[in-house]
Amino acid sequence: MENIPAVRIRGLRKQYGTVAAVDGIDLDIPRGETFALLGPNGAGKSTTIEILEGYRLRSAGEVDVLGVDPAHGGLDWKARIGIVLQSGTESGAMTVREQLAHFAGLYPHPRDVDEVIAAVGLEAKERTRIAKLSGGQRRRLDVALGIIGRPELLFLDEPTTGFDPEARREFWALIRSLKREGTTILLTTHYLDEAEQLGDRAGIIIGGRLVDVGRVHELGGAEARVPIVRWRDADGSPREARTEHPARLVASVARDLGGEPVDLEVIRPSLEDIYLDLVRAAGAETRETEEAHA
Ligand SMILES: Nc1ncnc2c1ncn2[C@@H]1O[C@H](COP(=O)(O)OP(=O)(O)OP(=O)(O)O)[C@@H](O)[C@H]1O
Repeated sequence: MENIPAVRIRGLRKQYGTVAAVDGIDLDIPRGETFALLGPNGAGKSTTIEILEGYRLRSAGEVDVLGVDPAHGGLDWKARIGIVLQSGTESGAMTVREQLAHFAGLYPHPRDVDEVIAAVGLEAKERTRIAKLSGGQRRRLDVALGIIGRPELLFLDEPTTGFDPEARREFWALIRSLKREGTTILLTTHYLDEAEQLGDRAGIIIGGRLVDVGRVHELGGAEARVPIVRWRDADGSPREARTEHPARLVASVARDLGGEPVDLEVIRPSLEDIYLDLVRAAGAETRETEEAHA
């Protein structure tokens, strides 16, 4: 049982009319892992997650979530997963505390309501009606509702959208503590630093396909991480070179120029640079294929 992944996806497809929103995804997420799903708007992240949550039916492929096909997941199974949807659905007249206490009552082994309120930093708002919360506070409540049932597997669809920087850092600390408890987490985010901070592995989905999967610090391959050196030649023209030995290159450029190179920069591509390169490359490939078929 321990060796069975929390999530197993084979040949997953979802077709909306002529649009293939998910176009053949294979993925395993081992228990205890935090996996970040990255990709541009409309890439198929939410569709994939919603199929895993049992909210959408797939067109083809096999899906197994905590040993169950989500298309047939019963109440027992639902109690083992936690869901934070892209846009929160909770609103209305209940207070934060009432809403959490209500949901806690629906689960067999809920977390303590006070603990959860503190974990998401809503202590000052626990007696406030949900309709009166700010956008970021409501998002914190969404996260609180996602974890109140002590899920084995937590789905977080763009969880920190609308959070201020401090709240994001508090949220990251909360996720790390859930990780330490062994919770498996599947996260979508447009914040590459969030993926770097939280993800053990990440996948990049573009046009419904997973174009890269790997440890966060290895995405794009070693080549994509080679440092870039930029400077200006004696005539002012911009120069750029990629090298594993930037210090050596800078020394030789300085020697050739007979002094300090103008506008010298040594850049290590960030996850964001690597991600943007992959998205651009996939876009160019799609255009070429479309042109070839036109
Ligand atoms: N109910 C639907 N009916 C028809 N098309 C849909 C439906 N839901 C999503 N799509 C289409 O499927 C594709 C994938 O959408 P999805 O919401 O999964 O993307 P996403 O990666 O989550 O994007 P975002 O980053 O903007 O949230 C898009 O082209 C979208 O327009």
